[in-house]
Amino acid sequence: MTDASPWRRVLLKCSGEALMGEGAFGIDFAALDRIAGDIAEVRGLGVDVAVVVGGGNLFRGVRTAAKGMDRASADQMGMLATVMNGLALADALERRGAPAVAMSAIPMPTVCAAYTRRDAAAALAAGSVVISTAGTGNPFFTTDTAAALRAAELGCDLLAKGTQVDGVYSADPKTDPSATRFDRLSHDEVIARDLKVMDIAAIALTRENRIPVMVFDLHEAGGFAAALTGRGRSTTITDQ
Ligand SMILES: Nc1ncnc2c1ncn2[C@@H]1O[C@H](COP(=O)(O)OP(=O)(O)O)[C@@H](O)[C@H]1O
Ligand SMILES: O=c1ccn([C@@H]2O[C@H](COP(=O)(O)OP(=O)(O)O)[C@@H](O)[C@H]2O)c(=O)[nH]1
Repeated sequence: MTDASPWRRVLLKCSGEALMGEGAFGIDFAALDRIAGDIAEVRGLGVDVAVVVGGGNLFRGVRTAAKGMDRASADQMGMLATVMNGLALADALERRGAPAVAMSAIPMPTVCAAYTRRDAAAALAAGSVVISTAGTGNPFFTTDTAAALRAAELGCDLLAKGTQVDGVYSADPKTDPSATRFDRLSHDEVIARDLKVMDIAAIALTRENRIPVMVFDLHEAGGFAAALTGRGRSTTITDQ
């Protein structure tokens, strides 16, 4: 618990697509810097921040597998894409004076630290932002599932999913303009209504470990701190 945030340790799922900014592909450095600033702002509130970064701005395994590539190989490429995003995010945080460390679930010792729970927990306790890359290290998973896994093993009291929409809707708001937004709903409701804002494996893991999930729009400057302190628009998935 901190003065302004009810959350003590938060896992931010940072969408890869948010790093594209207004672009159609890759990393937009203004967007990257702005997101780093939003993370540093939350760290400044005294909240421990771990980040799982996506890779959809660079590579999505499932899309490539659909075109005929072997799914496991395509997923490995997707995981490597998340390492690039994580290195960029750690660099952007460090440049603004916020200590950050990128760790990879696929060991690549000449590039960055290998992810271990012990090292990640120690870095968080020392005040660093920990950026967990390469997803779970396994194909056939997503970075949302990696986010749920890291949130559970690092003792986070919230998984904040920063994405392209400002909450969970009755249907995909990008394709159904009549979709309505929920302020709050349970893990079971998300699964029963098949609300595809997060994959079911990730929702099930957070349900099992009693971790609330907050879905908010990562494109809004200051939106992360606003969501955590109850000022911004978001949806909370919780069983409490
Ligand atoms: N019921 C829903 N409520 C909110 N968003 C939804 C829903 N169903 C599908 N979506 C879509 O899910 C997307 C977020 O999921 P995802 O593909 O994991 O994005 P990312 O990993 O880039 O954050 C949103 O951009 C939205 O278009
Ligand atoms: O544990 C994991 C996490 C990710 N991926 C691959 O990495 C890609 C990028 O992750 P994701 O699509 O979840 O990123 P985001 O949607 O957040 O940008 C995925 O499509 C998968 O191909 C994987 O194989 N295992």
